[in-house]
Amino acid sequence: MAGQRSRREWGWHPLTDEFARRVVADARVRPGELVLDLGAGTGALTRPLVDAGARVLAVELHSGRARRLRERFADDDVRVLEIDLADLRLPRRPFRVVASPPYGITTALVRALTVRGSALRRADLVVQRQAARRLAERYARTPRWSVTAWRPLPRRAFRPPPRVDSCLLTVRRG
Ligand SMILES: C[S@@+](CC[C@H](N)C(=O)[O-])C[C@H]1O[C@@H](n2cnc3c(N)ncnc32)[C@H](O)[C@@H]1O
Repeated sequence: MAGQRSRREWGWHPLTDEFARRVVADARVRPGELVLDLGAGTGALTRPLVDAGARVLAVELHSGRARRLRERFADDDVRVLEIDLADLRLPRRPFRVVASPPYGITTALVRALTVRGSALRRADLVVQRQAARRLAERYARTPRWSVTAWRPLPRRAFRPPPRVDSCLLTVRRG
């Protein structure tokens, strides 16, 4: 049951505000863009996305974090969905993703975002560096998408610091 999952299973390594701002700046979000924050936690990335003028769809399964998101962004253009990412129906209109999702679902998430017919314009994901390299190699053979593992993120970008190395993975249309 979701409520009985351990801290490790919940993948709770929030970004610090400083690094969350850097990730959003690197993503070059424009005002009015629809941006999905997948595994939004308590809003480390949501905050700078709102500040950049994005319309945000924040998805978070943990009920306490989802409640905190609703309270924190009650006056902003933020819709909070308290659901499992596995059950998310992607928007039909063009959308972007800027997210630090649970590392365990990175591959499935990228696959879901890049299915044929997806309206994804660009995804900027904080992921484990090894997974990023694997995905970049795999997608090198797919002309429809360009997948780049780039900016490394130090472990101090997260609180608590994870045991693995992380980087930004950017998915764009090829
Ligand atoms: C690595 S944390 C990142 C939190 C936030 N984005 C940040 O950067 O501080 C991942 C988040 O995903 C949430 N999460 C884990 N599994 C999920 C799932 N299956 N569906 C939706 N959210 C999930 C966790 O509760 C956690 O808040």
